[in-house]
Amino acid sequence: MGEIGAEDLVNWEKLQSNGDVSEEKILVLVRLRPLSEKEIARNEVADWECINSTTILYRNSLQERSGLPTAYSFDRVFRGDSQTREVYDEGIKEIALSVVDGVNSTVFAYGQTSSGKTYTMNGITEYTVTDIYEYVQRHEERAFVMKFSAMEIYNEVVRDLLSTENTPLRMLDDPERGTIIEKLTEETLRDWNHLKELLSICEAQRQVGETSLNEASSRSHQILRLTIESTAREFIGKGNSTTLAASVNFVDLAGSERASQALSVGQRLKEGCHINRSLLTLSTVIRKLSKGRNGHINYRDSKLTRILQPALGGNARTAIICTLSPSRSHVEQSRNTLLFASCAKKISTSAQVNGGMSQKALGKHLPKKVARVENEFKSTPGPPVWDHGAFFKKKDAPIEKLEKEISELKKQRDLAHSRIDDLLRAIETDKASSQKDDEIIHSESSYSSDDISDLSHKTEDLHLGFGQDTDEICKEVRCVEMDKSDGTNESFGQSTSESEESMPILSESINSPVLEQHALSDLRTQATVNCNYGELNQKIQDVEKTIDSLFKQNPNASTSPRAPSASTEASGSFKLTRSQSCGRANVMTALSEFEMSEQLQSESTPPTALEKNFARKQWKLPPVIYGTDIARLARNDSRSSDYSSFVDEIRDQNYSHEEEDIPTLGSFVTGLREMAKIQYENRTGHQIQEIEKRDENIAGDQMMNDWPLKFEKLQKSIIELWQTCNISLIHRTYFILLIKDGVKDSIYVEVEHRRLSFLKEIFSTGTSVVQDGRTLTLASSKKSLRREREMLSRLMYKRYTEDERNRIYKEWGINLNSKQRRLQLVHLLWTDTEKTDHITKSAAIVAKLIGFSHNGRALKEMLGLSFTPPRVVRRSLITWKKTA
Ligand SMILES: Nc1ncnc2c1ncn2[C@@H]1O[C@H](COP(=O)(O)OP(=O)(O)OP(=O)(O)O)[C@@H](O)[C@H]1O
Repeated sequence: MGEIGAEDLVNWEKLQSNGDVSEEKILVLVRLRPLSEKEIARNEVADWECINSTTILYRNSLQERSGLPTAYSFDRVFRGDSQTREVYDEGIKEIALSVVDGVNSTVFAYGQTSSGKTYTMNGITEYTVTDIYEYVQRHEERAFVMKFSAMEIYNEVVRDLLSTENTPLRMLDDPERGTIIEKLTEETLRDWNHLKELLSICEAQRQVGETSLNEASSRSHQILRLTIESTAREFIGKGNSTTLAASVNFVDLAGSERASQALSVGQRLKEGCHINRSLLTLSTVIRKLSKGRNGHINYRDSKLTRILQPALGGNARTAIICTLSPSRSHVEQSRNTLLFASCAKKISTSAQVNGGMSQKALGKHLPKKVARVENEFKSTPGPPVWDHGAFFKKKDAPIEKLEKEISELKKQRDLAHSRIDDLLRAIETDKASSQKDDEIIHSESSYSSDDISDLSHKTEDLHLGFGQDTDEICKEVRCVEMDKSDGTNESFGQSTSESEESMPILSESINSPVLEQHALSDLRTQATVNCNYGELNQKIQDVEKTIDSLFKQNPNASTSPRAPSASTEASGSFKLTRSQSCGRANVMTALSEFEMSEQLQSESTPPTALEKNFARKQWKLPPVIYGTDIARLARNDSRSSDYSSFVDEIRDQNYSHEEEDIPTLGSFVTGLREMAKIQYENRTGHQIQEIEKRDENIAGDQMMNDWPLKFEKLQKSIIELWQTCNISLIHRTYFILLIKDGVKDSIYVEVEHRRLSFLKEIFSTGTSVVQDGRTLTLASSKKSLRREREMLSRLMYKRYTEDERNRIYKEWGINLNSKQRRLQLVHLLWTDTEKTDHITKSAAIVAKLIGFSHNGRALKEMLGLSFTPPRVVRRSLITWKKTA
């Protein structure tokens, strides 16, 4: 037992040379064990060799051809014949004994089963405790209290190793102390012998199983914790005493080998899965931390990492001893251990003194701190008078920012929840209706094959997202493999581009101030890519914790939730960015927000706060009509051969759409379906119920009675809005000719109505809206419509004979001798929104001009214009009714 000099102990001042916290890398040691008797008996060969104090080499000649590295370097490597004392003295001691100076420390042993973890940790624990006792004896000027606790994580259940009760312990989050184990026994130590007694209790209690590799294999993760508090005796009872308090953890991990290699069956295999869950998470955490502390670290994914969070990149000094078997037969596991060690080597922790300071340290530290504060005051411009308002405003800023983050994250979580509900409900409805379909002669097929596959993809994504966890926990813990399985517990949103697309971006974010946009956009991206409930909740909790700590720093700050600041309300132009995957969800969510009233009589609803804000914001709309040509549609849409041939048919018609720049039917259909789909996807559970209720009613008399009136009202309104918003005549024509069946197409009718109401509002406030990359204003929409009319007028010669033209001119009251008769005609089309006859004739002329000949329902079905979930419907006779 060596004498401890002051120089041996880690002095906290050394850690604090640059302030209150010191960053240092995790200490990583590798220890080879000698070949065991059994291995020797099996004529196993030792392939690993420590060629110096820091490098270990793989000596197998076959290896040279494999291309894998043969040499690995660490802080220190120990040969098979080295003693545990050496391992302790040459690295571990300094870290472990930091605890007496109020600095947390943790020592891990990591390695495959039978590599020597327990053998090493037993020795390390004993040497540390002995040294601590010696230190205590030699420092009578301080009063020490030592407490000991011990726990085991077995099959992801935490057990108290000092208690004979086998009840699982709960883990709680304490804002000050982090994760704590509820009801964990903490014994105050009387002396060294008392500790020895407790250690032997732990050893007896620890789950020990038998695998083919190690007859006394530790099947659990064991954490022994020694907490030391010390106070200078001269200050005790004088009110100005400072107490140092810190813990040292000795962590003996379960074997990191794959369950199959240990020939585990039954209970052992189950253990393997759970052991690997903790180890897998530990590996993921280590790997992520090794790349820097950016982004989310999934500490909460396992009990082990949750408990050891401070030791992994937090407030602790940490050492990891990686133990290796030298045997050739274990080379794969040994390599994995070394890869884990390599990752760990890159991690830094930020240790700091807990509780108080030693007198010596206090003497050094105070003048520095005073000087720093003085400098801060000197460098702060402004009046010498203390500005409380400014001070608290400055203090409040980060709190407000974090609160916004919380609210943003909560919304994302709720939205994700609602989306899952929506999808599941849609699938249920789909299933139920499919069963009924066979019995109903004229029932309508509702989902296009596209929609069904879309939904089932999403369902798979969901299952993948949530089921992944179960699969992942059984994977072998391998640092290298982590790169592939990085998606552990990641959201279904990440699984496919499909689901990325479907992840709605929060429209609420439009209320956020411009200054917050960068942060919010990061959050938004994170949420889209990484979002799952666990992570969102974790993030929320993390941010809440940070707020708590900020409040602690600033006790005067109000703890009540803050109302949005005036600046938030008055935020200037907010441009929703449109990524390839999220753009339309972005827009449609905004539309959903706009339609605060689900009822169709939205025009009579008082404007919402959001609506009132239109004037200050710039909006985007999805590509409703423009931009997609038939060829592109055919390329992108693999729905059915019927559909493709139909597209070809349209394309092959005599009329050249490209030539006249006519928005194609394909683009119309795509836009409409896209909007309807998003609209449906964005409905909340309540809204779905409404639809379902309505769907049920469709089959009954009530619906037959109610819907025509509603439909008529909507129809009238849409026609007026088309005119008000200068909507393309071609769009109006396609819509009115295709969307005839009011019941079946209700969603399209509703979507169109809302879109137009939205546009009207936008235009009336002089605001612009971005649609398909183009900025739309009232003026630009007028201009587009004028151009379209000119284009249509040119087509009059092509589509009609002279006789036909003259007949039309007469019918529309145009003097046959007047100039620009064609232009006169097209300027009359679709203008009288009150007269159905006018509308019908206008649609007929435009259809002829653009070469659109339709055959009603068959055409719609070919186009897949059936969006709403399968329903039992009677064939409806409702069509666009006369409004005059
Ligand atoms: N450095 C060493 N020198 C001599 N013997 C060793 C050494 N390391 C381990 N051993 C022996 O190897 C055997 C396995 O060691 P140990 O139980 O510590 O492995 P382990 O890694 O803790 O295994 P498990 O994960 O299964 O608990 C024990 O009999 C132990 O005495």
